[in-house]
Amino acid sequence: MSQGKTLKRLFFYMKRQRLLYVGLIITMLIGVTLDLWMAWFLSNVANAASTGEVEKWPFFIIMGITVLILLGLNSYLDHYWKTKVSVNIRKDMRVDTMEQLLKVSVAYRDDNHSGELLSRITMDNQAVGDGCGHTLMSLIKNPILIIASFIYLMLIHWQLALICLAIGPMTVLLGSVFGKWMRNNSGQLQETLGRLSAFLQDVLGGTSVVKTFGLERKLLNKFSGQNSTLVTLETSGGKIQGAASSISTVFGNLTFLIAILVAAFWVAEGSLEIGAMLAFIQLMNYLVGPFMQLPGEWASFQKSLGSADRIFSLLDAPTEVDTLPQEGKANKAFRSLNMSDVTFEYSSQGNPILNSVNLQADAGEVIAIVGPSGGGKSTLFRLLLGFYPITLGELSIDGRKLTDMSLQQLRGYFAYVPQENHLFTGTIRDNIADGNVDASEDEIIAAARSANAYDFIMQMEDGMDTEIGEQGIRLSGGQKQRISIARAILRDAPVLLLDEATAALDNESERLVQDALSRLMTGRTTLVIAHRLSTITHADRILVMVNGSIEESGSHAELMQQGTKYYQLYTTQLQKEFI
Ligand SMILES: Nc1ncnc2c1ncn2[C@@H]1O[C@H](COP(=O)(O)OP(=O)(O)OP(=O)(O)O)[C@@H](O)[C@H]1O
Repeated sequence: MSQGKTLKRLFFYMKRQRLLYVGLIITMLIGVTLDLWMAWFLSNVANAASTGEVEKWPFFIIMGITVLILLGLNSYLDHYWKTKVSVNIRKDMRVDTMEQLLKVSVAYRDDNHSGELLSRITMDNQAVGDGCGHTLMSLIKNPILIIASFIYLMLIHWQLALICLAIGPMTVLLGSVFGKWMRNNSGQLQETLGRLSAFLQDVLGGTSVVKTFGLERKLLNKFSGQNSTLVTLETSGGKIQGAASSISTVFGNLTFLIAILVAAFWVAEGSLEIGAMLAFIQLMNYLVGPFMQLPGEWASFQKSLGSADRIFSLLDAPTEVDTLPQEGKANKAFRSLNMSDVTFEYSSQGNPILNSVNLQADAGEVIAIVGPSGGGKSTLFRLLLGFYPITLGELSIDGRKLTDMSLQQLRGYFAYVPQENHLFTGTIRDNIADGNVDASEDEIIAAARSANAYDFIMQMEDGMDTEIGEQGIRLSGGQKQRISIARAILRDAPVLLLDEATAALDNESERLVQDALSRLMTGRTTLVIAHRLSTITHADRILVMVNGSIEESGSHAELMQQGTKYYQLYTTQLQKEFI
């Protein structure tokens, strides 16, 4: 994104803080005036001292105290408001970024690591806030202080003033060259930080695998590699900032020394008052100092623009909805679901994953989908849930085409129990209540009972208020599944999508989960992906899915009699279970 565009979009956030910015402009102007007053004060006190005008001292003292109080108050407000501007802009941007993260399509999430996206809402957000507060105000204040000091200097001694101004062109040059380098460097730096945070998230999320497979050293080496890249970039950033600051310091001080030597010469000659020279020295600080700071501040502002770019590119990502849906309420009625000639391919794959799939599910039916791994069973569920747009063909529910309803309406038909039960950090109650935000305590308890979860919940010290840890880490696999089922029961949607995952459980746990699932399926239309074929022999219909096509369809008895694909799958599995 061009710098102008980035600034324009940033301005949208800054506009909301206009009152604070007006306050900051006032504190800035008061600050500049007080700085100039200091030079005037120095000059007058020095002249009064050299001419022995002692009677002026009470006036100087009262004036000095008044200005000090004003200075203190002004500096407090200035600092507080700058921080408030940064905090408010960060807050607004964080909300927008979070909203966008909730709106982006599943396909976008497939292509972007969550750790990397996370870094935009944390590190980039921080950098943008800093840029719009302290850095931006310094970038506005310093040129004003430079101009004001220069005018004052001209009034005192115009030849000296012109000597001081020699630093100007050099600063502008430094700012443009180093600013560009800094922006590039900071863009690369933030990207590397994003990758690092993605890597860390992977490692922390897979602690047990890391430890079991002894991956610690390998991961540390990998981390060290990425860390070195980060160090190289940070060091280059330091070099750029250091070079900008050193060149401007040398030139600034050179200008300062020349001007002082010339001024002192004129004082010695008698053509300049000592008071004027003191005022001059003070003013030069205000002129040369800001000139020296400008390149560094410009570079730091460029860094914030780099971060803003990364945030805006996320805000521009394709979304699946324009506005966030209301809390997911389930639909009550359902008659039938129809998929006709549905073909689908993931954008990252060149070939179709589903080929002309036809599926009809009527109210109350239990349909099992079986087949070899990678055949497209889960993909079929993802399409039903509207996670990806169908490439070819049509999906309709109760006679309404998918294209004629919102994603919220579509998803309102389903309760989904995925293979990996995702639970949120929080209490058991909160997690079950995610199924229906309006559920009463009695309804939550009834759902927990129905899911065979109530007894184990009550055995825990804090019962429903038990904190389950990150992704339910403090629960067993079977317990997590039953909480997940309780959540689905509470949702009370007419169609159940079940990605069966009981294989990993022991017999007792599996019995409890199967029992809970049977209750959940009662009175609902169920599509179940079955990995253990013995669990779905009673299904109304079994579909055998191979390489994205439904190759067989019928009841268990029919398919066994047919003696082809399903028969082979079933008998092979049975033999394995026996062995
Ligand atoms: N997000 C994705 N992006 C690209 N390709 C994907 C994605 N998800 C799955 N695939 C590919 O689609 C194919 C079907 O995957 P899918 O998960 O639907 O299979 P499945 O039948 O459910 O397998 P399993 O029984 O092992 O769970 C696989 O080849 C997989 O590599």
